[in-house]
Amino acid sequence: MTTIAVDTILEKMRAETPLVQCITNYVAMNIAANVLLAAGASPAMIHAEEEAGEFAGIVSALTINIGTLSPPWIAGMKAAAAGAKAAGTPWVLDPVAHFATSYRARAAQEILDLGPTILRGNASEILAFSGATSGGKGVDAGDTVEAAEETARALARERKMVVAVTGETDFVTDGEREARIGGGSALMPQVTALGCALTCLVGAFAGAWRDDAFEATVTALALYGVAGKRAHQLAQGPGSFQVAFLDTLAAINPAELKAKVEIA
Ligand SMILES: Nc1ncnc2c1ncn2[C@@H]1O[C@H](COP(=O)(O)OP(=O)(O)OP(=O)(O)O)[C@@H](O)[C@H]1O
Ligand SMILES: Cc1ncsc1CCO
Ligand SMILES: [Mg+2]
Repeated sequence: MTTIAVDTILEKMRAETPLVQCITNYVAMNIAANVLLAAGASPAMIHAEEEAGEFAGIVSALTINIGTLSPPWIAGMKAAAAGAKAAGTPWVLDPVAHFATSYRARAAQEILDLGPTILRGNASEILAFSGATSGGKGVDAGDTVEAAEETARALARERKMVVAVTGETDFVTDGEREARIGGGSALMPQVTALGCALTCLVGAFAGAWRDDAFEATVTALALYGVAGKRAHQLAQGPGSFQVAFLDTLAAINPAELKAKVEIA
């Protein structure tokens, strides 16, 4: 494992306050915007086909999440991905439950074929790209991160992108480098859309740390891991966890992130 300067990368992200275009689902919109604001980025939820491509030309990063799909959303996603590509802007794909229906699978495949910089999903979502039957139950993971590692490596190599598999211990690879990030809380999968919000946060770091999407992704996961662990100590259950998590994301400074990060 190479040493990653997570403190410097967090500092750069906060100094830039990157504008992130988040095309995310109805469930995630509010929590994702709040996660970005708390962490130090600037969210904009802009998805209509008529403007998504143009807007993608002026943002620091774009994130696309297929959680609550319908045809107009897919058109907006494709327009935005094309806009990001034309502008050389990094973009992240979150293929929520893409294995669940053929409509969703086709949409995820078509957007994946547009060449995201980073793919971020839970273990079942990443594993399902291998063609293996995943244990996912709708949007919730039913597989271990470990089970999806080989698929993540293969995808990263074939498509020259960074792949992040999240869960109890996250796994990130660009096909050559690999990192495992601990921390977090068992309460996190009990709060809806924290993974979707993480996808937007990965975008924020990728937008601010342009030269190395692998390092940017690891830093986003590191911040989530440290904040989740600290928020767990303050929470009484999923409801108070969400509040504590936002407060903690805002409170963590670069030195604390560096001191507490669990990277292997
Ligand atoms: N069992 C766990 N223990 C500790 N941390 C966890 C656990 N599960 C998830 N996390 C944390 O939550 C983050 C989001 O991961 P997760 O895989 O749950 O996303 P997701 O399934 O896409 O979520 P959603 O679909 O609800 O948005 C992880 O990066 C990790 O920090
Ligand atoms: C619950 C839910 N349903 C579609 S997207 C979403 C948010 C978590 O992925
Ligand atoms: Mg998800």
